[in-house]
Amino acid sequence: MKIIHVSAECYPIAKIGGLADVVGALPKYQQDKNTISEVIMPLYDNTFTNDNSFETIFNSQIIFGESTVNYSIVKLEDSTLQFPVYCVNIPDYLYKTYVYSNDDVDRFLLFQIAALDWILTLQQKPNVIHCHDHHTGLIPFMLQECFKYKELNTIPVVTTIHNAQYQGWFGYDKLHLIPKFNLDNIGLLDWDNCINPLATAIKCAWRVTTVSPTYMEELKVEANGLQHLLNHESKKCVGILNGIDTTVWNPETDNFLNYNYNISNLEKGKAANKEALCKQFNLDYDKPLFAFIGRLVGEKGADVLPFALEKALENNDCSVIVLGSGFENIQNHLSFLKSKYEGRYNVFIGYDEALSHQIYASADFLLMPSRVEPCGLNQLYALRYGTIPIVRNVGGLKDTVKDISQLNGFGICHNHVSVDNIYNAMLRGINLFDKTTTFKSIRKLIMQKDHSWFVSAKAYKTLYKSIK
Ligand SMILES: Nc1ncnc2c1ncn2[C@@H]1O[C@H](COP(=O)(O)OP(=O)(O)O[C@H]2O[C@H](CO)[C@@H](O)[C@H](O)[C@H]2O)[C@@H](O)[C@H]1O
Repeated sequence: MKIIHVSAECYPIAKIGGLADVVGALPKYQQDKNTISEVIMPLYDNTFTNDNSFETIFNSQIIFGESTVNYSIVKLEDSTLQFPVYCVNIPDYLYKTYVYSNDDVDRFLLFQIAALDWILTLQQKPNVIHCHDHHTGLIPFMLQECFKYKELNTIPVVTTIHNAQYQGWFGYDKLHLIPKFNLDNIGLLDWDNCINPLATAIKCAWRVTTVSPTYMEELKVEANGLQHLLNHESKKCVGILNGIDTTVWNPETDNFLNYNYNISNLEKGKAANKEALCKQFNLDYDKPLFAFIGRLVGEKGADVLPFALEKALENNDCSVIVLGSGFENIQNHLSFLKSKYEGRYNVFIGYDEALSHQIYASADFLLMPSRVEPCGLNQLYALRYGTIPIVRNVGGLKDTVKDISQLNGFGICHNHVSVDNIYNAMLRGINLFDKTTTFKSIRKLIMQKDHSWFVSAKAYKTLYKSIK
């Protein structure tokens, strides 16, 4: 079986968030003697691209409205990723900005057309095309409806929704950019009087998946306007929980860490990492260390976070470290707290892969007060690094974290994204930190949780086979 994943991000080539982690890992775990799993993604101008070699394997052009756009398909020469990666190089569109920008409609339309034009020329066609998020949402439609892809319309196409908040909406003024199709079927593109790539994918994909079972159920109630559509298409929808790449995320071998550790020297390892991080960020090592890593947006509860942190720092002995970027007002609020709680609080505004690993290894607790969380990978990385997750009961967080009040519980769960709820959850954390024996035994327990990709990769394979 040959699978081609089509995605805007793939770790380590280009990563903005969790989408990259998934597309950078799932194909690796899908490979076996009967399966080849590949990725096609855009080529962006970034450090990875500049530091690596790519072989040009295909050149062509796309008639795009009034313009003719040249592009090439290049193949990553380095094989350490353990799966083939092809990139669409469109210098004037995709390459010029790193991942997302304000002309994404044109950029990702061209990406999708180029990917399909190239697939059309392949001798060994894929048995499944697996699309990720709205940037690739028109592929299921184009395969089914566009005249030039008729030869591909028997290839099953799966769409995975990593985040239904973003749908890629655009107006009918760009309709002419989509390759020719029977206009009687224009309704497949439409949702609420505009072209909605995510809605189109839900209508046209052979199967639709989300990244956790609970998120799939939540989407049927609230999906930023697509809930009725998801209910209507529910027979082809399924939630498959994400895994994590346990070779990249392994405290025993992680090159980003100051001190590598495993279950047998967990306390020593966490202490050494915490000490180094606290020194670097001027934090009190002796206090329980709470961390937040992620996009500073409402979806992640980041608007409420500074207020809850302030309450916790004001009333309790604790240390806090935040890593993220997003809305300016949230960034400013988080930065403002620095001078107020110097020596116990710090924030790094920006994106830093190495620092994220160091924080997972150093923190005692990881905060995820998300309003929406399709799966969430941070809590899974936290578990693997012996850091206790404090999460809101939502989406994939609900599927992966069990509260300490329950039998074999190992995390702290709260129900609302409110200052008091987050604050109370942090108090429970401080209380747990003081019960040293229980705290240590939970750390040991969580490090042994298996969230590797094996189970989920198998679930995707079963899904592909069911639609062949
Ligand atoms: N400032 C920063 N510096 C360094 N690293 C940072 C960072 N901000 C975030 N990260 C990293 O980005 C990733 C975030 O992954 P998540 O899955 O938690 O969220 P995201 O919303 O991006 O993904 C969406 O897709 C994924 C994948 O399906 C779903 O799990 C999730 O629920 C959904 O919202 C993690 O690897 C995290 O460490």
